[in-house]
Amino acid sequence: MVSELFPVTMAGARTSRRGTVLVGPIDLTLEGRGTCVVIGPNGSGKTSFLRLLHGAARLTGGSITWACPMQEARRQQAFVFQRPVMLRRTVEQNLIYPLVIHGTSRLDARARAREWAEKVALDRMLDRQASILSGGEQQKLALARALISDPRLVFLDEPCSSLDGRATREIEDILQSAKARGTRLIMSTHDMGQARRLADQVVFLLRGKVHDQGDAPEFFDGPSTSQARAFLKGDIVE
Ligand SMILES: Nc1ncnc2c1ncn2[C@@H]1O[C@H](COP(=O)(O)OP(=O)(O)OP(=O)(O)O)[C@@H](O)[C@H]1O
Repeated sequence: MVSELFPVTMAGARTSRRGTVLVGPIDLTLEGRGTCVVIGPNGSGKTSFLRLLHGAARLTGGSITWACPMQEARRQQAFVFQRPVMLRRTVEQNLIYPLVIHGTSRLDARARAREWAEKVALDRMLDRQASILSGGEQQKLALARALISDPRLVFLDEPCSSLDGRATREIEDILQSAKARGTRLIMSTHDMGQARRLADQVVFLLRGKVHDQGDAPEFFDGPSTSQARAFLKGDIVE
């Protein structure tokens, strides 16, 4: 039986490095449904926010409280980086790896790898070295590798930042299917078109703090702060 992760509450949460606060203090509660898109100017703290919530950046103040114990919460999460990190192995071995280390038999893992390769249209590349895939194919593989263990929550840090329109659409389709299956997604993007297409909730960061937030339709129709309005218009916000 899998424990419920959400809601998660950040209370005065922050992460610092050598005395400089990278993000925080943050007070925010996130419920367990849909896609939460984190936006904000360069350097506003989007990556640090995702890493802090995931537990990859050290909590140096405040608290982050999941509905279940922290260790259990971590087990139900995956993180997809801006630039996919591939094992120096084949596509199939990259997919099998997360399953086998969590105790799935090799036979079952191979069957699931085939199933997921098909879902992300990499089924004809199972024997290829992951390192020679194109950027879009690598990102699809990274997504499949994150989703194959059926995590309750996936963090994505600018997953389409270096991809063209077609690859971006393929990634977005995979994300929409994951959401439809009940996976909670928390992702950063600098692409406001993508934010509008995918977001159910929006968190707008400015100088390491949550400056504005809300449900996507209301946020995009009329954000409550002048900086968020300016940012959505494409003005320079610092
Ligand atoms: N390891 C680090 N050491 C010191 N400072 C860091 C470190 N990582 C991030 N920072 C600083 O923390 C701030 C937030 O960075 P972060 O990468 O989280 O922002 P971002 O919104 O994701 O930026 P971008 O849109 O440019 O990717 C920036 O000022 C950055 O220079």
